Amino acid sequence: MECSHDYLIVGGGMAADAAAKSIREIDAAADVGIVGDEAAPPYQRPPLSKALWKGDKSPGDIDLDTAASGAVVHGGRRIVALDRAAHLARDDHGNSYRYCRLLLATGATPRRLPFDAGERMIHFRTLDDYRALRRFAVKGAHVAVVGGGFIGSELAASLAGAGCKVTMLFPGPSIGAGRYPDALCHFLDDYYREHGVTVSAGVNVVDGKAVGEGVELALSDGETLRVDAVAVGIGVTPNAELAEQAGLKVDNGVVVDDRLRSSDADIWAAGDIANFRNPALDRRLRVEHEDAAVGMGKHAGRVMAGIDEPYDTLPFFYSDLFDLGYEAVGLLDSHLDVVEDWREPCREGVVYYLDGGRVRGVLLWNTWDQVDAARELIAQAGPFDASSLRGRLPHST
Ligand SMILES: Cc1cc2nc3c(=O)[nH]c(=O)nc-3n(C[C@H](O)[C@H](O)[C@H](O)COP(=O)(O)OP(=O)(O)OC[C@H]3O[C@@H](n4cnc5c(N)ncnc54)[C@H](O)[C@@H]3O)c2cc1C
Repeated sequence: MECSHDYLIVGGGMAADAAAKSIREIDAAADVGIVGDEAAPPYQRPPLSKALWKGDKSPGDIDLDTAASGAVVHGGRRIVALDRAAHLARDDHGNSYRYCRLLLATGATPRRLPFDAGERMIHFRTLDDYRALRRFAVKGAHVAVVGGGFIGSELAASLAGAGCKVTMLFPGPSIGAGRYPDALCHFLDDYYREHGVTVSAGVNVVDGKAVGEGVELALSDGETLRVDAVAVGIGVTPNAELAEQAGLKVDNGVVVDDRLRSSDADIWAAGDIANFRNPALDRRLRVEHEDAAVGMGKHAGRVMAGIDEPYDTLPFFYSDLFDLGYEAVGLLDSHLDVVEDWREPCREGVVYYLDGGRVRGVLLWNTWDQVDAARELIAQAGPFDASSLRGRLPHST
């Protein structure tokens, strides 16, 4: 098959959906095609590790309804080659797609453990991964969660909430280490333990194999752990191979300008894959969070459809851990100067991350509706110190 689209979007995720909808908002007659390699049409990814487990949402609720915008979704197809000179993309089924303007929104792929332990070890990212994990993570099942970052800590909380016996394994000293202040990290370790999770910090998974109806993991402390399933969340890498093969500028993702345009004038990039410059932080970022995916997707769509404006948003991110939750903006790096402003220690408050007196990041812990205020603070020149920051962002009541 050969078809052609005015706008072709490669990757069928959240950035792709947002871009398609914003193009069609500006130009209702625009011919937009999306090629995505997942069987499911574009859907919200964050509920996979939270709301679907709590029963707040079902898989049918997370569909983004992209086709309703008028975009044509070519699902279950992977673009494997890009001929920039011919403005042509080819998929793994032998189909070709001509385009005038192209958006790369290929997202990211989970990092893998260096061994195969069969279908009960799931590197968690997609709706299919959720379905696979759900099959094994029944009430009473023992699930090992590898990783103590965003995905690992969310999944561990959700699996414990679903009645699984959960063991968290990660090499760092505590949950959130390197990101949160020490006291908050220790609080989280205790909080998870109180909720029945075995927190094994400082432990690497070095090997593993499928055994009967389970998985046996070999750990760096010499122990062996037999579990019913393993959920792995050890970070992701951007899906930039296509861009690389096509000769676009790639450096920790596809390098884009302030219009989210790549080194090719007819190709844009958005979401987890895009390496963009943020003016408030005066540095390049690649952000693996929903607000960046949706905001950049939307923005890229607008620019592609002819609205010439810079993307200067500092994306925020959020997470839910049992009944704790937060929103955060900028750099959460505990190596920066950290100012803690707790209304109730480790339960509700604000953590500021400073570099040379400038606020570079803000963690809004169980503190809501302050994202824009945090962004403004990050944009200011300062200098700030602890006394000028404490009480600055109103705590929620
Ligand atoms: C379990 C989970 C929970 C999350 N929770 C949160 C949260 O609480 N808060 C938050 O801020 N963020 C969260 N995120 C992050 C957020 O979901 C991502 O940042 C966002 O989905 C990125 O969107 P994207 O469109 O850039 O990429 P993706 O959503 O990864 O979509 C890219 C799509 O393109 C496809 N694709 C890749 N290459 C090709 C190709 N060559 N041809 C065709 N298709 C291709 C991929 O298979 C995928 O379907 C979570 C992520 C996960 C996995």
